[in-house]
Amino acid sequence: MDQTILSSYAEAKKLYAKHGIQTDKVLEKLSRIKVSLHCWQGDDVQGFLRKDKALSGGIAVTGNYPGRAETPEQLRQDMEKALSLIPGSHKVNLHAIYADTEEDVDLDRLEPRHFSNWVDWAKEQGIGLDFNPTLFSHPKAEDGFTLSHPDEDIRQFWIRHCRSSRRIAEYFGKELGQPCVTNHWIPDGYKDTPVDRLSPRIRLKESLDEIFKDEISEAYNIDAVESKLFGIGSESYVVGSHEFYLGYTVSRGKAVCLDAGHFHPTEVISSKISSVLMFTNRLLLHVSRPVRWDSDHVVTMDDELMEIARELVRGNLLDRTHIGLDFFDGSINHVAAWVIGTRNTIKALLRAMLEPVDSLRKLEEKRDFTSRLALVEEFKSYPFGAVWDYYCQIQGVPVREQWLDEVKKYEQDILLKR
Ligand SMILES: C[C@H](O)[C@H](O)[C@@H](O)C(=O)CO
Ligand SMILES: [Mn+2]
Repeated sequence: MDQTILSSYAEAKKLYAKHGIQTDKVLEKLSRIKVSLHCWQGDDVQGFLRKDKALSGGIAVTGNYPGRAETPEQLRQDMEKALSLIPGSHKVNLHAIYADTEEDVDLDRLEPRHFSNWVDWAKEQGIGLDFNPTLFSHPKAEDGFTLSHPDEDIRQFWIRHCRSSRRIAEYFGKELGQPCVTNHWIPDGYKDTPVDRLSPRIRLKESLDEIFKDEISEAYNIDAVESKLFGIGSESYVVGSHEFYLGYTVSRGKAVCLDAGHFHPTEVISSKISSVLMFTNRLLLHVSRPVRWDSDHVVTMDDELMEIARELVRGNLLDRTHIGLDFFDGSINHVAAWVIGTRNTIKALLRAMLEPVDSLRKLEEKRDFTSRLALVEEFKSYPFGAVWDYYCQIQGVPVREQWLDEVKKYEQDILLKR
């Protein structure tokens, strides 16, 4: 144990204790929070099935940083490296195109066995898996429509794919002893103003109802659906809008997925969390960072990340919220991107837990807005960094920027040799 870290922690502990915040208990609680690391940051959303197909669906990765994973083994190796630099025990989020198989299998024929290597690995790592059907980068998604397509054959293809995805998720849940969250993101939308907004939505609702008709226990699989305002090439209309999915999830008992980049530029998901969770049991977050648009930048310690964390902590909503990450930056080291985004997400939760929520709530109820503002602002410079360093130390991961040396070494030894 580093003595400087210990003594800084001891000082910080005293300061927080004056406000009734017990740092040891906070760290114990923090260690139980799982963040789901998205595999697609590791290879710029290429996947291993249909490597010939360019990324589609209105999302884009920019950058050509060397060393991205090309095989399932490499991707697992990179994720292991990232996980070894992040405190706590987390989950890995797979897309269907990351099937680990030599077979030439199309998406609608995927089965649990195509993911058995992932499950074996997850068992070795002691982590859970989440899942996503992939409704893009495929010839049957070429005109930008899938589950809401007017062509019945295309629609049925995607329905079969989503049904098989839920079976794969059930298998993950059973094998790993914790539920797999299956997120359905459907890119369907029009570049230009549609004549008929309603019909695709009716078809999407019918497709989803057909997909969810298979009963799967929530002990193994939890379904979520992700809304979006616009994408590249679907600027004027997206079938699965926020209103569409809010209505769908409330009426069907599913979870909404709120992606931080999927709303108007000044609209923030932090302000939606408390409303959504009043009418749904569970929530999935895609913690991301839009820069002017849904650009999927690596998550930084910005105001919105802090507000998301505060909402979850202050509302006691962590038990009902699944925290997933969703960014893909091809311009920096792929492993570092995971480490930066995940450490920031966990650190933001820690900062939120180190705020005097009860006192602040009382001040608000008493209408003492002056003290509320004063205390909130003063707490911004409380020594949360000393608590974070101590947490990293007791969790056995590098303290502060020491993790970067490990990533640089990994880059020299492994990534640049690919
Ligand atoms: C690859 C993911 O499924 C995708 O990022 C989706 O979650 C999304 O946010 C699309 O904009
Ligand atoms: Mn997303």
